[in-house]
Amino acid sequence: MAAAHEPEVIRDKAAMRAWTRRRRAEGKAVALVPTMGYLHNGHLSLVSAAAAASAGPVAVVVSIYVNPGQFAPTEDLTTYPSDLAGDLRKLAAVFCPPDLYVRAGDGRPDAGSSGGTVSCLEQAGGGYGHETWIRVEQLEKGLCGSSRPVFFRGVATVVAKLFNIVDPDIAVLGKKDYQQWRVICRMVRDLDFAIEIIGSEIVREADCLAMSSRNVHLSREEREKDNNLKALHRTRSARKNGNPCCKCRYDDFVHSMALSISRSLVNARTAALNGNNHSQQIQDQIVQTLTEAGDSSIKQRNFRNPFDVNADCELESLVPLERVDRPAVICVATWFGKVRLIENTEIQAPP
Ligand SMILES: Nc1ncnc2c1ncn2[C@@H]1O[C@H](COP(=O)(O)OP(=O)(O)OP(=O)(O)O)[C@@H](O)[C@H]1O
Ligand SMILES: CC(C)(CO)[C@@H](O)C(=O)[O-]
Ligand code: BAL
Repeated sequence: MAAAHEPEVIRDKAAMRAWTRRRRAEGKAVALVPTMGYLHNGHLSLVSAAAAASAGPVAVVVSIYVNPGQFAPTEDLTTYPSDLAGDLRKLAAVFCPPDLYVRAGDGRPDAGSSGGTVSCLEQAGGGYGHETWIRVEQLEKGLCGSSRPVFFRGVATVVAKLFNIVDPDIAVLGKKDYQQWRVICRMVRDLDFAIEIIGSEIVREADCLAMSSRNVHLSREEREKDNNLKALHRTRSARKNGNPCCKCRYDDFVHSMALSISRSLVNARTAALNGNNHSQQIQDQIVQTLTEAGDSSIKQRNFRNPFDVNADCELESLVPLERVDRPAVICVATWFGKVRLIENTEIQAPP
């Protein structure tokens, strides 16, 4: 969806509040789509869902802010992709604040303000002006929370800040980030935000890979930086593992491994719907599909923390289930080099 005219670009909090007041005075509902930019069609589907979220007129604003509070110092804050000029061409109204935090470095060591938990905000030394964090205590623990220790407190906090600044009636989040969506729903319920949260379906590439800003790091250019890996790939016949994309193009190879995530989820879902509903078996099957996706020596080098498979979780609480005998979600996370990709599939009506 391209903007037909120059987008309204709002950079500071007071102007954002004034924008919302004006839209309300015009009789419109206000819908917020929070993002970190580098927009793709998955993001734009959230904008469409926001525009259609009410029977009456809706003013949609997309926030673009790469939030240092949700990245640990070991994570990819500094390499997170960005293209603000390109993003603005796709939108009608954008809130892109240069910073959302009070910065007041006081020279304290990097112990963080939350029991030693340190995000890039605190590590930068200027984050001590901010010391209030929201924790959705149980929901934030498993799945992505177990490998990204500050992620959900950072997400919940920045989304609460965005809610307080934008003051929307509606907010749309993608189900690709399934746990994030559930965490925000729970925060809204528990803290009495008067905001309707909409979870929007996963948008995929033609080949089924879930769209994600970080997919750009699966490109040939990025991969070719790792000459060793490329050489290794050239000298090994990954074709022997039945990899259809592998014709000595490293990017095809990694891409096909990435595709194995969605393939594994389709197979798992089919099995569960056919009554093969033991979580452990479903999980084993997913790991097998991912394992078969490529040459194991490349995979050992290319995958950190091999696979993070959670077959299956109860839909809202995300509590692990032994069997898919009630509505469930199967979640997978894998590392491709420095990129962590996540995917999931919901099973709303198991047999
Ligand atoms: N393929 C997709 N389908 C549906 N929603 C999506 C998709 N990709 C992202 N979103 C949603 O867009 C919102 C903003 O996400 P974000 O800006 O982090 O993009 P992203 O593509 O998820 O990036 P990342 O590579 O960091 O995971 C989130 O609510 C996210 O769930
Ligand atoms: C919700 C969010 C915008 C908070 O920074 C981010 O986690 C994202 O883009 O999914
Ligand atoms: N899409 C969620 C943002 C993140 O991974 O940091």
